[in-house]
Amino acid sequence: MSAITATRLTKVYKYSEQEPGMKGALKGLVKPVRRERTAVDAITLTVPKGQVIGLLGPNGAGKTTTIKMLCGLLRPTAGELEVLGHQPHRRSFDFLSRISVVFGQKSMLWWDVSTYDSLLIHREMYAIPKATFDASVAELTERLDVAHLINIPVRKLSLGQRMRCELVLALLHGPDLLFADEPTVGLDVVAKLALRNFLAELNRDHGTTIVLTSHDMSDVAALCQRIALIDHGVIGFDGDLQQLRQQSGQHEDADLDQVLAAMFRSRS
Ligand SMILES: Nc1ncnc2c1ncn2[C@@H]1O[C@H](COP(=O)(O)OP(=O)(O)OP(=O)(O)O)[C@@H](O)[C@H]1O
Repeated sequence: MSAITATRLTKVYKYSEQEPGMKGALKGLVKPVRRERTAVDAITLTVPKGQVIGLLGPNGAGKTTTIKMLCGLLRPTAGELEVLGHQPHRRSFDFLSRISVVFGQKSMLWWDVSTYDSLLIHREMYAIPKATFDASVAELTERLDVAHLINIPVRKLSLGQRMRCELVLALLHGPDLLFADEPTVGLDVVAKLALRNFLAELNRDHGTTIVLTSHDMSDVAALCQRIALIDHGVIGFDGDLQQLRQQSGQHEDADLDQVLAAMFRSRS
């Protein structure tokens, strides 16, 4: 059974370009120069339930745009998309209650209140019964070792502490599918390992499907059963780590960053 089926999925951004300075700003208001950019160009991808797939690519490749379409934040310009049996952009309650997203570069927690207060808001939004809520908070805070942090205002937490609290929030409603967009960015090695182990356990114990983007190849090697390489909005490789090594043409003991860089170079 597939968690995600995308066929010729495409996103074209329309935007206005502006010349520099005040004159350019005024000109842009009166006579905007319209541009289009194809960020995702007819990608076809099927992800079975329970898989951890790494979506990798250089900066600007189209990873975040793809994730935003898969989770319903952006409407595709063209193509077919089904995620857990739903069209994501419709954002039905059933769909939203079965997925979750965690962004390493963006907080989903309310900044000025405690994590617990954000969890209470989340509980209302997802209509989680009190007993289920209490049990989930207890389990997640223990597994992520944040029980002592959830009553502190979020702005006072370190990045590593906040990311673990972000995961408690993201997983509170027990999603079947988690999108993790660079979840370990900026974390020290200890925090990175803890988060990585947690995601591996989540997949193993709950069968949660995970779509991961990361520039950190050690995250990908530790977690992903499958890797899809995206560049200029197109999937140029889809396979496992061993196949990636083979295709890169790199020496057997080349490190993973070298392998990935060779793949990117061969496609640019
Ligand atoms: N709102 C937007 N309007 C116009 N162009 C956009 C918009 N958002 C992204 N883009 C462009 O679409 C392309 C893909 O961007 P995207 O953020 O999906 O890349 P990415 O692979 O996630 O990059 P990174 O690894 O740097 O985060 C880039 O060329 C980017 O400049």
